[in-house]
Amino acid sequence: MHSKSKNKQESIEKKSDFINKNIIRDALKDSIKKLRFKTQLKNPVMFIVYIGSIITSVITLLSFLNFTNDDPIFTLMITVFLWFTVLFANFAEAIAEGRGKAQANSLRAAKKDVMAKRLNSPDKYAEFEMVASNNLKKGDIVLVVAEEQIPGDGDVIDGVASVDESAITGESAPVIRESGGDRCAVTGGTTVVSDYLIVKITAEAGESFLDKMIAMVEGSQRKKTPNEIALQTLLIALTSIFLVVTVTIYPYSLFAVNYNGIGTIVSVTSLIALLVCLAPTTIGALLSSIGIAGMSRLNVSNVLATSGRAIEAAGDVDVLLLDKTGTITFGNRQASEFIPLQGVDNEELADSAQLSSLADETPEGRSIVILAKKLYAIRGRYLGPLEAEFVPFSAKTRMSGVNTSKNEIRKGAASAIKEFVESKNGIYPKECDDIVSSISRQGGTPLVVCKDNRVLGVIHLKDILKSGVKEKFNDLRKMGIKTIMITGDNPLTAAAIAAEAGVDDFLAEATPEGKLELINEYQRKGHLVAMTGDGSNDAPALAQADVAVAMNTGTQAAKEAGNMVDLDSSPTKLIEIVKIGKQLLMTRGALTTFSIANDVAKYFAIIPPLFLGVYPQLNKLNIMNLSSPESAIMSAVIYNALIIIALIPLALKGVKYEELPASKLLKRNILIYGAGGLIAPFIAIKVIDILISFIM
Ligand SMILES: Nc1ncnc2c1ncn2[C@@H]1O[C@H](COP(=O)(O)OP(=O)(O)OP(=O)(O)O)[C@@H](O)[C@H]1O
Ligand SMILES: [K+]
Ligand SMILES: [Mg+2]
Repeated sequence: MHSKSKNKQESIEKKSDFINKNIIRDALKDSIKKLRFKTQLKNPVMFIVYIGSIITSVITLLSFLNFTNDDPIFTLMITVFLWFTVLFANFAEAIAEGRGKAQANSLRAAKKDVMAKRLNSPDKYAEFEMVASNNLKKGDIVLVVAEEQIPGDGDVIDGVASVDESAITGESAPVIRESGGDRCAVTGGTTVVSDYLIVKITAEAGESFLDKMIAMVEGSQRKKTPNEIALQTLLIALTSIFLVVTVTIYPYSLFAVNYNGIGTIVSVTSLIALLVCLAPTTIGALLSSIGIAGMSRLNVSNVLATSGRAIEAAGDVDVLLLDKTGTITFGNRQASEFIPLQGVDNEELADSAQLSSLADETPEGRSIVILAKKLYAIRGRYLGPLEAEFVPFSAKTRMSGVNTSKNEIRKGAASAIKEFVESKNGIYPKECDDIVSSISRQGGTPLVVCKDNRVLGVIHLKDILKSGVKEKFNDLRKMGIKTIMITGDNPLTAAAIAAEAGVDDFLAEATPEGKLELINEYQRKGHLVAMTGDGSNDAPALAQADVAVAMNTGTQAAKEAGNMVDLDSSPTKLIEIVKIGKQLLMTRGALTTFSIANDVAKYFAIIPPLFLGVYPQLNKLNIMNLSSPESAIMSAVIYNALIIIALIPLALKGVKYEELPASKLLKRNILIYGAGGLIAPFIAIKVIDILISFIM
């Protein structure tokens, strides 16, 4: 236990130690690569700066060759800092991506090609051929024995084994993988530690979970979220207004100078400088890195998100639906006891329970076969297809069983068996209800067994709650999030587990459709709903939830339906996800406020020197009293570039998060970053101006 938690700690430390020399070096290289026209076009605000830099570069060249009247040194300085502005924005994005790339590299190391044992027929384990893992096709069946790496993603169709998934989860304690239930999914790149597994491959090479993980952490599949697009549209609108304003200044100053017969025409370089300073370049430069960094922080918490939109939605979630079995509990419900009704022989119950479970491939079913064997030495028999017809378990019928030539045997949820018995004119005894209630009140799952229309008794299935959930659900409550447990189990069991786990509410006897309907209902009432689940019966609900966290221990169906996978399979991981979501939204808001508030100072710094040549009386506005018009414009441009670099750490780490109501947080952030955005540039531009006049 001790070494396990230590190991985990180490892996987290390794992951969060993200800004190392290599990442910075790669980011510097990438900043140059990102100068490509096509890349720049993706960020319209920065694209304006890019075009401006190209124009002033040409003017600089012409001024040095004496083709224009521009001051070559001034033009050169502006040009250099405009290019720095573009490069700094590139760097911000590159360094945010760098963390993901580093994580992706360590994942790639886990993705070795191995030789797989492909079976010719699913039940002849001795006959196989060796095939390279990247030549495996969907539907291939492979045998994986102890100490071998699982060659691809798949579902276990036979066997039980412990699997080391540390390559993916960073968690060194092995997990159980077995056929049938909600824990049948295995991931390529993980290693079987003991026993063997027969795995049916479900993903072709190149489309595996590990491949998807790599693509995700690398950010190569990152799409802009609707929120980002909305903000970017606003930034483009602002930039367009400033563009129109600056463009009209030129003919205006031309006219004024001609009319008055004195003064100097505003230079194109100065106008470009003005435009760049007024455009929201700070947030424009940092917008994508804020999003990428949010995604990375999520990865550090061992959560993989397929959608940036889901992370943002997490910031506003107010209802969390949790599946019980496999999410709040560990989900390996094991038969612990057979309780016969009065007048029923112990062995008859155990025998029927076992018969009904022979073909039941769920962990519950297998545990029943084993318990019967253990208690009464009833050997598992082989029933051929002619003698018996198996009725597999489904979450909808809540029953499973077998029809033999003599009897119809069923086991399942009490309500389902009651219906079954009564449909055959049998009587469902009160005594059975009492046993069912007593098991349920202990948080166990009762399975009632019947032979035709006669109830024989009850099987007690036991499950264990994951540790530490109660305190964590308390934290969720403090964050204003309502927790609701949903389960296919009966109301009494549900109530017992709900009380033990400390959720706010629960829904019992939920079918897959029932889970989906509950989410729909909350969404219709205007709530933003998160769902955490692991089973195939959770998939429809996961597909509908705004934030859908699938347990890594869960089925392929659940993982595909969700928009996040929690590698730690923790029911309370949503706490961290919500924090990261809120922080992402706050950081974006704070930096937008800061960026726009900055304009006031830049206005005072640039407008007076710009028009001094035309209207000397404008000098009254020169409250900053900068040393010369050129120095004023230069200082503003330099500040505008440097502020991007200065804010990169904030964009990556996110603004400080505290558990305050959203409106309070918003107010506080607007105050801090709005006021900061007003004052900071006045001071910084003045200091830069003093330095420039000192040097020149
Ligand atoms: N193998 C089985 N054979 C017969 N009945 C079963 C079997 N497994 C479960 N049941 C019954 O069916 C009910 C519904 O099962 P289902 O898997 O849909 O939900 P669950 O696992 O109990 O809860 P959750 O939705 O929280 O995972 C169970 O509560 C149990 O009564
Ligand atoms: K700007
Ligand atoms: Mg479940």
